Amino acid sequence: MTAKPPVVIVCVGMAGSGKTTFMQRINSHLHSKREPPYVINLDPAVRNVPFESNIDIRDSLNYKEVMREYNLGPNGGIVTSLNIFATKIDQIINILEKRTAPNPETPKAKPIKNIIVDTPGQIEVFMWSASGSILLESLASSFPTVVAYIIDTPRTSSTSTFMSNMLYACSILYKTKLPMILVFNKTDVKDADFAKEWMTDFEAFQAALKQEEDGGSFGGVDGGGGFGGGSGYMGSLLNSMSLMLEEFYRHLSVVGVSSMTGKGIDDFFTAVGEKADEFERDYKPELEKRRKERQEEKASKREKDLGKMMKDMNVSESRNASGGPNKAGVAQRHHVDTLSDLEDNSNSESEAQMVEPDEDEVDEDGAEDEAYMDDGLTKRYKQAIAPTTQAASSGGDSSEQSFAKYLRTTQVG
Ligand SMILES: Nc1nc2c(ncn2[C@@H]2O[C@H](COP(=O)(O)OP(=O)(O)OP(=O)(O)O)[C@@H](O)[C@H]2O)c(=O)[nH]1
Ligand SMILES: [Mg+2]
Repeated sequence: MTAKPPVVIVCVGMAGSGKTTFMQRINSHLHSKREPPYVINLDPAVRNVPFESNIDIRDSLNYKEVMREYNLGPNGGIVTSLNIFATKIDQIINILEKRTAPNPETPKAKPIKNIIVDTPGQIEVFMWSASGSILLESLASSFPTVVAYIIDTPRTSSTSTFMSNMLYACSILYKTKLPMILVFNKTDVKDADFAKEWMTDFEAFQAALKQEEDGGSFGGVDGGGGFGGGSGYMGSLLNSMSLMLEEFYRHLSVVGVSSMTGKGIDDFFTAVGEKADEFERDYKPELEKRRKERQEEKASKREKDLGKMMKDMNVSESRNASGGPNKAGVAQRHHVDTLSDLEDNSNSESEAQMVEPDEDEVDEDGAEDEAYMDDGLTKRYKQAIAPTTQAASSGGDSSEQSFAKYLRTTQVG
């Protein structure tokens, strides 16, 4: 039976919600079960991480140098570091596939079951940047991928900050289209039962809302920056949002954990197992379909570009192999200046077909017949403009270190 691919767990959440501490907790939990995960740190700005990373963006990019080099602020530095890092996503996926594939030399060795990923505190920088999407989509196209949305429970206990957090999580679910687990963290400080109740029982949410309004604490005393004074308008807005989110809640798993004490971590991994199955069942077919559509789109665009290029290159008829008019009675004429460089290094005798057009070859009405190509030329054009399927690997078995060195040398001077 082939080993199941490792599940990627991407930890996202507002600044200070406890992503890194949670990573440390799940890392030590998996080590204690003798199933060490593969660890990736994508936060270039973190000073030190309390776990050993297999791939750490800071090994390849010096965030402060990137800021200086491109004259950026802190967030700009993070986005640019992620963008540079994302340009090598092929190598990263290669390394992950190599490292997590079962090793035939050591059949007894337990295959890696989880890849855990820490992300920058500025969640919008990761979630809404091109590089964040590239990294997530590439991971999801190679492995079952689950988003762990970490919530600072003590700071989410007012109805308005709870609602802001839920709306943000909803937007991430919509954006990533990946299975999501809401991780109410820091339950050693504040239990998460209130949140689960608000998500499953609309009346309970309404009662909390009313209580806050009556108590004049509407908008949250937890410093969550609520909506200001109790107002009927805001109350009804929160009500309708809560109703609207009911459908969204149904797609989520919700766990309460303490990254400090380790309470709730088993529930988290149970949820990861459920979401990984859901990924294979519901998300993967959808991903494949979207990828196929994108490839078809790209292929048809390439065809169009090909046709346009031919026209732009003023392709004219060329002699067909026998020198006379081809079967369709139309002499084919392919003379394209810029193909010469392609021709220089190709030694096929079909080059002979690309010759200067003779006068008499122009068909009767002298009109430039619709240029079409023998398949030799078509193939060569296709090669010329086809995307490289694989970014140049950094040579040989690029381990994490040589990958980091390679990235350093090829990116920021
Ligand atoms: N009591 C308690 N504190 C926690 C818990 N998890 C994290 N913290 C504290 O919350 C603060 C932020 O934790 P981090 O893990 O750095 O949070 P983060 O989301 O990685 O922060 P950024 O990367 O800066 O966004 C730290 O002081 C942690 O000690 C928890 O489960 N319980
Ligand atoms: Mg962190």
